[in-house]
Amino acid sequence: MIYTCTLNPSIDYFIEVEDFKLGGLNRIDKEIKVPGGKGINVSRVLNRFGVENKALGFTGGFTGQYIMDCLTEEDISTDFVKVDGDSRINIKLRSGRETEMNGRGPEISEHALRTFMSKLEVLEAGDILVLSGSIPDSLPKTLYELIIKKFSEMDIKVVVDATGQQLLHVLPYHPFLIKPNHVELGEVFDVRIQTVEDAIPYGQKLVDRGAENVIVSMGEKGNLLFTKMGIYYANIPEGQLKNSVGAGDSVVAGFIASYVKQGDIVKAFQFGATAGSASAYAEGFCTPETIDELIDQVQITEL
Ligand SMILES: Nc1ncnc2c1ncn2[C@@H]1O[C@H](COP(=O)(O)OP(=O)(O)O)[C@@H](O)[C@H]1O
Ligand SMILES: O=P(O)(O)OC[C@H]1O[C@](O)(COP(=O)(O)O)[C@@H](O)[C@@H]1O
Repeated sequence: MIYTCTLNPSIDYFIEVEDFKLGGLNRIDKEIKVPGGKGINVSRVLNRFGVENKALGFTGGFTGQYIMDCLTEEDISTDFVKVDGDSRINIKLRSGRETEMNGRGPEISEHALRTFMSKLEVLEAGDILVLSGSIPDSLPKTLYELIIKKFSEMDIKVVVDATGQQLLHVLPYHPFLIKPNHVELGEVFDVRIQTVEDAIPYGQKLVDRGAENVIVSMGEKGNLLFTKMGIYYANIPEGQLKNSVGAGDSVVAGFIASYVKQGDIVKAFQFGATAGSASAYAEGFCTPETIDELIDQVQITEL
């Protein structure tokens, strides 16, 4: 079974304003609300590929109910812990460029955390656990590290999509996959990464420190995969950017969906990289059809 954890789910509120004026009254041209948060996005994309999974985490209030209702409507299995406050609303503003404003999210009590941890007890050998997204302020900053440590003696593959120290601290426990984007990779090592060449030594360091597979996503510059076997580059297929929110989560989901079906890391990388662009070229997320259309254009080169 695959479990995704979203500690701080959101409603992603996409708004489009033709000519956004800071400090002025702006009328919204187009708006749409979707359930969001990194683990939830992974679950939604996995579901489109018919890969069974369960979404875990914390939801609360009317926003939390909306998130749960949307996931139920999509037939996604969930087991969220209810909290008192409202799940956050993250604003995704499009006005020529994309601007994101992510909320803080509700307070999570110690009791709610204990309930969440008890839900993880069902994991068994062969499962995949996806820990994705920011950790709310009210939870220990070390939570991902504690969870991966807990499962380190079991045959459970843990995927971590986190930033900064949270990412560095899980490395000794050999995460199956981590996926920083190039900016996040730069932040980890306090350097500026702009090109594929810039990224190579730092992606390699993450493998040297314990990660099994590292995908460094670089937006329109493509993706890099680092493994003990080698370093690979995936180019970007032709297309028109529509919305890059969730593109990174699609890379993670595509990688997992392909890996569980075929067990081949490089093919999974190609599929994940294609899923990222297929989502970036769509208003919503990639589908098996949009990936089919693009995958032959995504070449994998060993560097
Ligand atoms: N403008 C774009 N054109 C084509 N593909 C894109 C674009 N933006 C993102 N992608 C695809 O989605 C992947 C993840 O996007 P990225 O922005 O790097 O991650 P994140 O969403 O985590 O910040 C990219 O590596 C690429 O495969
Ligand atoms: O937990 P964080 O880091 O605040 O991120 C949450 C946001 O990231 C997203 O999951 C999108 O992530 P990506 O663009 O990296 O794939 C949104 O749905 C959500 O609003």
